[in-house]
Amino acid sequence: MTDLPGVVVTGVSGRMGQMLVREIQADGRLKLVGAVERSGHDWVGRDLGACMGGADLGVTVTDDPLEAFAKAQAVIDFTAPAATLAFAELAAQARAVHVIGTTGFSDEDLAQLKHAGHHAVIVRAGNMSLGVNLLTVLTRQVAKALDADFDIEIIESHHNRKVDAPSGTALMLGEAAAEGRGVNLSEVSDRGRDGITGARKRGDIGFHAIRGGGIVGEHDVIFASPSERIVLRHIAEDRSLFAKGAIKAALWGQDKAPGEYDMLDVLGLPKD
Ligand SMILES: NC(=O)C1=CN([C@@H]2O[C@H](COP(=O)(O)OP(=O)(O)OC[C@H]3O[C@@H](n4cnc5c(N)ncnc54)[C@H](OP(=O)(O)O)[C@@H]3O)[C@@H](O)[C@H]2O)C=CC1
Ligand SMILES: O=C(O)C1=N[C@H](C(=O)O)C[C@H](O)C1
Repeated sequence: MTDLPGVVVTGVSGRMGQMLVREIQADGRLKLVGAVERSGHDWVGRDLGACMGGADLGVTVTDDPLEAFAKAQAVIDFTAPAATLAFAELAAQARAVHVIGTTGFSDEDLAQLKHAGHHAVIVRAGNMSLGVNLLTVLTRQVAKALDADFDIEIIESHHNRKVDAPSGTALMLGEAAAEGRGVNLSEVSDRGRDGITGARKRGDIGFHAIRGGGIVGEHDVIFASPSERIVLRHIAEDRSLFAKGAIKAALWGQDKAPGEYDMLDVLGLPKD
């Protein structure tokens, strides 16, 4: 029997952390060899399965990522930007594929991750689902086919615990629209209007964030002209689709050269 690649899940007590554990167990192509939480968390030192309310899994939750990563071929990380930057260094040292689902990075953070990608395999995406990645391809195509008579607006909706806006997915969709139009997103981005804003500027790409209840994740890309409107929409029904995408990325990355990849690479979807 061949050995399965070992995987560590960081932020294991989180919404995505627990979903990843369940999906890794159900999928069977990776072996869960570690689970990381921050120092002082009450799961640290206890069996992960018991923490999650089930049978023991034989994996003790640790607050020592370096020790955990040393045993792994992959790290799946849906935490917070500062944590992910620290994990990127440690995953590179351990030569483990670092799958990053975390969102909310600053431009400086992204530059640091790009640098880490010189020495390690990183797969990072603001959304790991097939549907959203396909939607980025469609958004780029539609934006390319239409001129700026069509105003582009992106609306995202998420649960009331989400801490960053616009969502990572909304930013992916905005980048795709800007690419299709041949413009730089940072020069046309208009986020969350409020007050006497003046009329909409031709060519801007607008972003709006709704936060409420338990919404898993919904994204609309609207192309509105004076006489017609196209709406591209994705609705995530549950978080398992993000976990499935992350597992696929961890397996895909095993034989890749160092570099920063995304889910278009993993899924074989077109990049232009
Ligand atoms: N790319 C994608 O497809 C998706 C991305 N996401 C993104 O994933 C991230 C997590 O989302 P979600 O699971 O809902 O959030 P949660 O807050 O439920 O989980 C995050 C977990 O990370 C832990 N954490 C934070 N800092 C550290 C640290 N330094 N060391 C160890 N653990 C740490 C948190 O612990 P504590 O509670 O103690 O802070 C928490 O358990 C977000 O950025 C979200 O936007 C979410 C879904 C899909
Ligand atoms: O925080 C979440 O929940 C989600 N975050 C990602 C994002 O910021 O786009 C992906 C998904 O929409 C859920």
